[in-house]
Amino acid sequence: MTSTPLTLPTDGITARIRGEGATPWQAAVDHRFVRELLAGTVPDDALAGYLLQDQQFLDGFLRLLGQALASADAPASRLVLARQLGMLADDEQGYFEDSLAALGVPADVRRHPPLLGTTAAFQTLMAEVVASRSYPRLLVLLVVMEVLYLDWGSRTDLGEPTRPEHLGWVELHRGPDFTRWCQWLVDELERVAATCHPAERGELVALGVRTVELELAFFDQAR
Ligand SMILES: Cc1ncc(C[n+]2csc(CCO)c2C)c(N)n1
Repeated sequence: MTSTPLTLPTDGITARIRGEGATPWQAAVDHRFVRELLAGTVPDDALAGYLLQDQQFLDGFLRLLGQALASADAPASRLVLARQLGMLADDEQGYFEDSLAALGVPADVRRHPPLLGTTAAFQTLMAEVVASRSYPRLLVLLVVMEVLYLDWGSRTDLGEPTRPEHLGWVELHRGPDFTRWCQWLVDELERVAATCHPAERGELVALGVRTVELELAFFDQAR
């Protein structure tokens, strides 16, 4: 069920994070929210609530990507991160605006959504890692946040939704472009982590597992 469309070195740091975080990772990829989203049966209020939180998550995520761009150790890496920032500002933002309107979320709620506990916890974690300016730490968060989404988005055993609010969210998390981006993130993390001291690598793994646990809590918060 959690077979990933990516190539992961078996002894690498990504495999360690997925291994030590296997229980919450599997629970997230097989979450009721994911199953209902792919089957097209997720209730409108659950999807709307999730999207209102994710929009606030995404603002922190943008800062994370921006800091990764600033902290990257190579100009070629900065270009890849810059392209992904542009994609996020276009496709992702368009999906949110269209879907929240289609789900009937009033404009004032869209402008001033409630901030729930796990969303706030995610924002705190992302802000901490941004403040560290550590490229390996920034990459750990990005890898978990993106690859975990690629893993559920690539599931083909749960059906295919038809409503644009459902299908749009699935399509943002699968396919060749998103897979290439995730593979680049993994390769980049593996490259950078290989130069870290073993004790630092252990801290990176722990940070990754904490991020996986928050991803699961984020789905629990929605459904
Ligand atoms: C809680 C939460 N975790 C991860 C993602 C995944 N994600 C964040 S930004 C983005 C666009 C591509 O970079 C994707 C796929 C999410 N949306 N919400």
